[in-house]
Amino acid sequence: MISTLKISSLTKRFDGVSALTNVSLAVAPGQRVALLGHNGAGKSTMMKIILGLIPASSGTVEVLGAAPGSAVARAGVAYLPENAAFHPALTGEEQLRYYLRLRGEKPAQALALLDRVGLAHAARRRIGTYSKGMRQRVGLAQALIGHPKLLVLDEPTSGLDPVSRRDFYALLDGLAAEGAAILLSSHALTEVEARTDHILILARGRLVAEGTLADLRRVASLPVAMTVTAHNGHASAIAAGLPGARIDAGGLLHLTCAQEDKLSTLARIAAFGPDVVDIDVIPPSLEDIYSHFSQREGQ
Ligand SMILES: Nc1ncnc2c1ncn2[C@@H]1O[C@H](COP(=O)(O)OP(=O)(O)OP(=O)(O)O)[C@@H](O)[C@H]1O
Repeated sequence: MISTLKISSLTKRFDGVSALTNVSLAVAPGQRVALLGHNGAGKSTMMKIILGLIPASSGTVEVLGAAPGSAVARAGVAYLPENAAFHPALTGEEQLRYYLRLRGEKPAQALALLDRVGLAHAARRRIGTYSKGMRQRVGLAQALIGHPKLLVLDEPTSGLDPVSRRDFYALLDGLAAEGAAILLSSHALTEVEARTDHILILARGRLVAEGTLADLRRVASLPVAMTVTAHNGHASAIAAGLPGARIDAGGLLHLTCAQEDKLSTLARIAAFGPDVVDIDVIPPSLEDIYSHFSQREGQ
């Protein structure tokens, strides 16, 4: 399959500062990719190069098989900055009609686009009266003009309330199902964990981890946590049989084991038979995995 985005050995230096070093990756149609990294890791720099706003120092970037910033790439790529700014005196509908005209599309699509992002009810209100989440939705509606094949979204959900975030990701899911590739940066790891297919971790301009959450879990090989609920009065006996187990104030047992010991540990717990009421297995979260890879790079 042809990649929507292909980056090979990308390096970017700003007088003495290495913002990106030897980064290679590919994004396929329909893929939802999260770009993670500390402040200054190089996320915005990568996005600016993909958009054709700044040149690479070396390496190659292909957007829809074309050079970033070329007519083909510009026609197929949409960008949503973290804080999309609009003229406060325009209504949502006027704003979208203006951008539709600029992109050679029919202005009459404005209301349908606003409806798609849940803003039809406010289409005729001035943007100056919109909340931050509503402005973010105007930005997304604007990004949807012309059915882009690649959406580049810079921290798109920062400042949105939980329901707006959920709606926002549901909309992205729909776009991905239609074949659009999505590259989004975020510091909200819990939502990224649930709503993206592929994760990229940048640290000091280097791509230090890449893959699905399951891939990253395997590579990081972090311990798995378990909690065991024992029948009244049996917690101490069970804890004594499980090395490293501790009992909390509520009587719940906590223990950790290496990934490869997960099944044997479960078998040992199950051997306590009816003395065990319940077991919860808690795999490492994306936050744990992200800390692991970032700390390894001294961040
Ligand atoms: N125009 C520039 N001139 C000089 N250095 C720059 C320029 N733009 C970015 N940098 C540097 O490149 C590095 C990467 O910055 P970048 O903005 O890409 O990080 P980021 O991951 O987007 O961070 P954040 O999460 O804070 O937005 C930083 O060290 C930054 O200071």
